Amino acid sequence: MTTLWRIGTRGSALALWQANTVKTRLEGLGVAPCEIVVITTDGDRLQDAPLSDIGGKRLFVKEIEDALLEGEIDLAVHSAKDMAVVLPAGLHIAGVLPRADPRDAVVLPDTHDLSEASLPRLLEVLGSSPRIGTSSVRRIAQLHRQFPGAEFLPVRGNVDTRLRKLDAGDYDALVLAAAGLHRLDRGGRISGCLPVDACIPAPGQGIVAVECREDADEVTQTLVAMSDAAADVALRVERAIVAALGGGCQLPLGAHCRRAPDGTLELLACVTSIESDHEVRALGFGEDSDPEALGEQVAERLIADGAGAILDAVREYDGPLPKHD
Ligand SMILES: NCc1[nH]cc(CCC(=O)O)c1CC(=O)O
Repeated sequence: MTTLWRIGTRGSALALWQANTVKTRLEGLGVAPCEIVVITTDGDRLQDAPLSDIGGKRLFVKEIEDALLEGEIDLAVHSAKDMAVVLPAGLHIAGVLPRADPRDAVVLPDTHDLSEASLPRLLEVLGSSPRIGTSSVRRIAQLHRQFPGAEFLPVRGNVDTRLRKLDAGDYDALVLAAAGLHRLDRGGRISGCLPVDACIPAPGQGIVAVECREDADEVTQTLVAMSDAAADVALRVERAIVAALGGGCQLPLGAHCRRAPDGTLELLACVTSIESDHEVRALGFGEDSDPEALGEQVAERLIADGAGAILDAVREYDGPLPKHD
């Protein structure tokens, strides 16, 4: 008798795309048939509350990780950037999919005929005081430095809901992960992507991670065999810097690991104050043999330049996100 592997996932269109992609890959390896089990998380129930109010990195993963620990599912598929830096005891990330475009994308209302515009052209169209829809503290903090006159408005709901609000005139632009738009076949709506150095992506952005129980040997071995080595090392580096900076929910922390032309790993990271008046950046280089060391080295550099004080202030801050209007 062949066992059936139950894949836990949220029920959003993005989550289902991710889970089905993993299912297809695993079934392609011919180990076991898989079935998708949709699990509702607090993040799904609290659709209307601003994320900044509810906080908590495990918002979208807690119920799914509980189901793994209870043995109700055999593996779980998440957007890596929604996962906490410390996983519950007994669980691990055993495999990842190849990284999609890690950049943040600017989407203009459908009244503009500007797909794949250059960044200068986009900035020109947006003018000096655009109303930008995004609920991410990282994006707000970094973008405010590029658009000092911008107003940042919260936006939640699934991608199509967000696009509808944009097209209805609620915002002059949205800033969303390019990966999410591509996965939902909405890549055509991308007006331009922000270069990684202009808006450093969230740790793990563009990576789908597959989590399972550490003692589930067959599942673990299969996920390791399926895993993409380049995305795996990048995620280890990016999670290591978050861990070294103390982790937490909704941090204005950008961290992006890429491979330099000579093959060394390069980690670019920044910590920005909520009011955007302070930003520290650091760039470090490392080797595949010790991804954690690269994350830790860049974190130390950020802390030496004052990132600790910025992060302490962010962790204490419980007011509304600044709109900068
Ligand atoms: N925070 C929600 C979330 N989690 C993963 C993605 C997109 C896919 C990815 O970044 O890997 C998104 C949407 C967004 O940030 O625009």
